[in-house]
Amino acid sequence: MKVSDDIAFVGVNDHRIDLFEGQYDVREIGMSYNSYVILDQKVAVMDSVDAAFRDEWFANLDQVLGDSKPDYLVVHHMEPDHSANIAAFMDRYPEAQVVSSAQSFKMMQAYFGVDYSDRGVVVKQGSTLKLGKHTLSFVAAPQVHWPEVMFSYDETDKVLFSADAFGKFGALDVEDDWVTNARSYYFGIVGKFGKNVQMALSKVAGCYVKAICPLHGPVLTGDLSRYLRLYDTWSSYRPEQSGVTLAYTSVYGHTKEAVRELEAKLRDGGATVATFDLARDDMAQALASAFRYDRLVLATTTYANSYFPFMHTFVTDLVEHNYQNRTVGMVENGSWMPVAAKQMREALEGLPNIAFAHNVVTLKGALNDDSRGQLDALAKELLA
Ligand SMILES: Cc1cc2nc3c(=O)[nH]c(=O)nc-3n(C[C@H](O)[C@H](O)[C@H](O)COP(=O)(O)O)c2cc1C
Repeated sequence: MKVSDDIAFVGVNDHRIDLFEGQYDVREIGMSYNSYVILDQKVAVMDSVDAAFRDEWFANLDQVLGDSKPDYLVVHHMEPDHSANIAAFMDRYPEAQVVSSAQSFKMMQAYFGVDYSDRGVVVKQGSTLKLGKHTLSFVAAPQVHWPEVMFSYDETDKVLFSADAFGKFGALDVEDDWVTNARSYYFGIVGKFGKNVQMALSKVAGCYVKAICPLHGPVLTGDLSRYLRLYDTWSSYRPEQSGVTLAYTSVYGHTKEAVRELEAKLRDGGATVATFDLARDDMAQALASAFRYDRLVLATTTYANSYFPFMHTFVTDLVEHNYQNRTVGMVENGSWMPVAAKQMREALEGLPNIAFAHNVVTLKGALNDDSRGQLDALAKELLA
């Protein structure tokens, strides 16, 4: 696949993977590990791929390189799903140099036992690399999402190589809607570092970009404003749209019944509602939904004087990802001493600009008139 006359895609699709980064379930949709070649007087290969795909990547390279030999391997990001074949590449092309940030070379030493100091070109914010017709300008993007990350911008073809930014879950041969898997990818993997994403975006704001080449997911072309606007919204922790995420756990169905009734009230009131059973649904999609909408309801059972484990995981994810600028409602259940709402609120209290709904719903086992009245009050408050 060509990105431009001189830039070709040489990446691979992975349909063997079950959990990306050890936790994100991609069994249905797989992943892509992207790599690109810039063919110019000097040939630059942009990143390698996951260890399992060395031979396929080399075959793709051979197809594009023909008789030419690469002069550079540009490494934007050292995470093993991209860096695992650096050593194999450097063995295969003994004339090639590796171009990356100083911190990357330290990581190469840690991963491969070699720091390529004799074959390395260290780049930092503002460095350039002339290839002939093409000149790459390097942009430091620390913590997007590792400390060593660089973007690079090809001024000739107006292409931004954006490391993991603008990436998504899902192999390239899977039909899916970009934003759903890009949103859960962003909030799962990059979401904690919104400030760093904002800084990196500001550094490239002045560049005229015709294509974004991320390390996962499709090359983005055409009207890029939608993608840039989403990244600006996501990385500034603003809600993307009006709506309510209902995230719940329920062992015997009573809390679930309350959630269903609340869901119906909210929908009848005209709200967009997304509901997740945290024990069975994709936690990454639930987290992404919590960031997508401006309101969130946490509904769970008290459990051994604390609250249900899957909700603990979800609340921890919210805290870890700097959840903020939202309204949070709570529904708790406890057959003898409900404490879930109190403890969830304590866990979220320190987050910036979280408005807790006044109306907390407390069930003591099954729904009754009293708790139904509380549900009504919470629904009205969230719809106001
Ligand atoms: C393993 C287990 C531990 C529980 N621990 C508590 C508890 O410590 N305090 C309490 O008031 N209720 C406790 N409960 C009751 C639940 O909070 C809840 O009332 C009950 O599971 C009904 O809600 P559900 O149908 O949505 O699961 C526990 C329930 C289970 C299954």
